[in-house]
Amino acid sequence: METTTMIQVKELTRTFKRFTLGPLNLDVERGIAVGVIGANGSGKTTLFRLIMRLLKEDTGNIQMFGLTEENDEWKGKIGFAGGLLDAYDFLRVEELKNLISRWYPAWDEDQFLYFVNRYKIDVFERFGKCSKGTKKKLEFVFALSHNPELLLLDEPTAGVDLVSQRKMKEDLIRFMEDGTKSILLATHEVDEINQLCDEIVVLDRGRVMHRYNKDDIYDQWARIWVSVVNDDLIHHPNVIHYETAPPQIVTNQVEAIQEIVQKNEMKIQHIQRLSMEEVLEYLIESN
Ligand SMILES: Nc1ncnc2c1ncn2[C@@H]1O[C@H](COP(=O)(O)OP(=O)(O)OP(=O)(O)O)[C@@H](O)[C@H]1O
Repeated sequence: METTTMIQVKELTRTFKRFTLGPLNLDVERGIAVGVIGANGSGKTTLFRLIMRLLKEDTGNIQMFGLTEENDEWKGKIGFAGGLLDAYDFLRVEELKNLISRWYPAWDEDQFLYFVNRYKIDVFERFGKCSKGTKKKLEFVFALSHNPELLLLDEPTAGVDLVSQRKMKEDLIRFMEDGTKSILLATHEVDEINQLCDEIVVLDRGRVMHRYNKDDIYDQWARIWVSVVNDDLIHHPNVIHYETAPPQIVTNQVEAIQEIVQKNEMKIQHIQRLSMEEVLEYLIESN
């Protein structure tokens, strides 16, 4: 039977002179799209490079598709877009395609041609001469053109024009459609979280601080105006933020707050669900 865990990261650490990633644990299950968010420098790219074995960990381990460490079949099952092609600046896009397609037994030439047409990419241009956005689109196209089971995308739409961004999101939704594939996506884009991700992992200073199901965020995160903000609310673990004038709190667990309010014989004046943008700001800022 096919394994249900695509990526299993255990107690991973990697230290640079001025930054330590981990110890970090992270699972990505089959059929799930996981968004990784975090402030600049929180370790997203470092994590992706460790998963791709472009960097060596100091401690811990990473298991891909349930395979043993010696078995490198996982490489063919992953589509990676993370700024790796710059070493090939001297090649024309078509030459680069010829090279990359040889790495992947499941390369799909028709798919590639469909994508270069869809994203209006000139295959005779030298990779080094392509614009920043075109390079991003090309990495994305290469990643998708060999029928991967898992996409590892590091800010795939950064610098990409709006029309192409929309198309990339459509292509990713289509990629996830049959329920057997997964995505790990580092992003600063709220729309990508909203439209693509099932779960959100928040990185801060190299560690996973939170992991949320997106639907739980929609259900449970709210701003609540109350009759008074007392100590029970101020110190409550589910209160993320409070203000006293007018009295209001932001929570990640509406029911817990309703209980406290009832117990203290206070009143809820109004409840307003937060937008995903507000939630992500709180998640990144609160660390
Ligand atoms: N090869 C390296 N040598 C030394 N420090 C490094 C190296 N690679 C990354 N770092 C440091 O690791 C930290 C995390 O960087 P990383 O690029 O992983 O963050 P990020 O979350 O992807 O940031 P951004 O959102 O800006 O892309 C930074 O402080 C960076 O300077």
